[in-house]
Amino acid sequence: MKIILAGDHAGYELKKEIAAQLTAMGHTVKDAGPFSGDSVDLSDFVYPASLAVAKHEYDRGIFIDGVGYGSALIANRILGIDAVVCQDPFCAKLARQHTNSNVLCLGGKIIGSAIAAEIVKTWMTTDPLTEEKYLRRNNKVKEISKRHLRSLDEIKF
Ligand SMILES: O=C(CO)[C@H](O)[C@H](O)COP(=O)(O)O
Repeated sequence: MKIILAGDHAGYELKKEIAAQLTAMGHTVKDAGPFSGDSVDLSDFVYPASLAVAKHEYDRGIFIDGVGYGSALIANRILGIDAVVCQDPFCAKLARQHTNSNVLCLGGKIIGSAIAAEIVKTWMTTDPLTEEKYLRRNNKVKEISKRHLRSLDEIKF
């Protein structure tokens, strides 16, 4: 898969580790920054990376900041992005099985390398369940997004 990574200074070290893990798993990885641990504004990196996923330039995104929530808040403002914050592999499994998320957000300040690696492995290798109830629920979320979020075609960049 083609994966885009982004985040801020607080996720910089963990992002490097995840890039190496994904490459070792055989994925094509684009690191959209930041490229140092200097203090930055998260949206400068996560917003363009989210757009790239929404435009299908990448299959999925993995965004790493201090706690993960900031990345998810930004990414979920864009139609076509379903971003989740995961702090353990069980959450990562359900975030794919039940929610079919296409963006994973992690917190470099709150999870260590080993747990992060397990989360990424689980999230990357788990497929959505096709049970009717999950499809129905996800379609309802899609309808809400369509009602409230603008399509990328309508936005002037
Ligand atoms: O976790 C975050 C967002 O979810 C950010 O990484 C965090 O807010 C950055 O804060 P600071 O500039 O104080 O390191």
